Amino acid sequence: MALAFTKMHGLGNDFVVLDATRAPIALDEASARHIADRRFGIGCDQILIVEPPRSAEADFAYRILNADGSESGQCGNGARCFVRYVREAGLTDKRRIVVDIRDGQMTLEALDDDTFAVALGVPQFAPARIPLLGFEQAATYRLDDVAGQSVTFSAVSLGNPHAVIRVPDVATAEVEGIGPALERHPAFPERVNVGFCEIVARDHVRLRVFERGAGETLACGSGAAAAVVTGIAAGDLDADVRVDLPGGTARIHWESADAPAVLIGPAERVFEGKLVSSDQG
Ligand SMILES: N[C@@H](CCC[C@H](N)C(=O)O)C(=O)O
Repeated sequence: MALAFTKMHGLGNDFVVLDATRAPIALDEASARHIADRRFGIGCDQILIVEPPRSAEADFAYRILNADGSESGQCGNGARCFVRYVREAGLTDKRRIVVDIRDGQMTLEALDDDTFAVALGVPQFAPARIPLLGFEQAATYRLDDVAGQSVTFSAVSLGNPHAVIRVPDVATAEVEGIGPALERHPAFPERVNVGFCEIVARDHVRLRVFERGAGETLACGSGAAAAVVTGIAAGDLDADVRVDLPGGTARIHWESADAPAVLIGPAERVFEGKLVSSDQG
């Protein structure tokens, strides 16, 4: 049977959005990989599934599958696309919506200037939410066997796990070498998203992210929040920060340790279609 979809992106982090509000959509890992395949399928970094709410307080449930078919608990750029999608598909006219995510709830908002705000949740520093084997909670961690070198990083969960490495220049960061090696390092039993962050000023960073299950993407919203909250926690950044990613600019606001990190940025609908092929490539 043909599968109707909408293609969207947030700063070039691209998504196939599926509407499962009327009938459930069951995707196994192989089907998800087929949809995400840029040659044999539609092509995307993540698949976003819009589902009916699981709790009384929520408007919808939001599920995220990476291009490799694995499930994640968070996707910030996807959450902005989620708001645009449900409003433009006529599923709600609310500007502020609450969504059930895998491990909790999140509030999303359509702003007046056609951007979207996502309250990603209160950052949980490792190892509170990220199993980081062999370490106590600390500001930074060091592993000596990542692609043949020592790597120092901060770690935080925004509903999904992130390691953030400070670099002097994102343009020359070893994203393709260190990214996959740290993503799959045995210290991270659930794997990890790896950010490479250059601090430009107290209110401005540059960032590249090697995403768990997707590789380097043009932008990662939860990764932007991870880079900023670890920078604020280290005393190097202010509460409002501009984050320049390869696909464009997002903003992160984080006021205090018990407040959610808020991501603000655009979301675009690109095209709609029907996937007719069940060929798994
Ligand atoms: N692109 C995302 C994050 C998507 C999930 C991530 N790869 C993971 O496995 O946790 C974002 O914008 O936050």
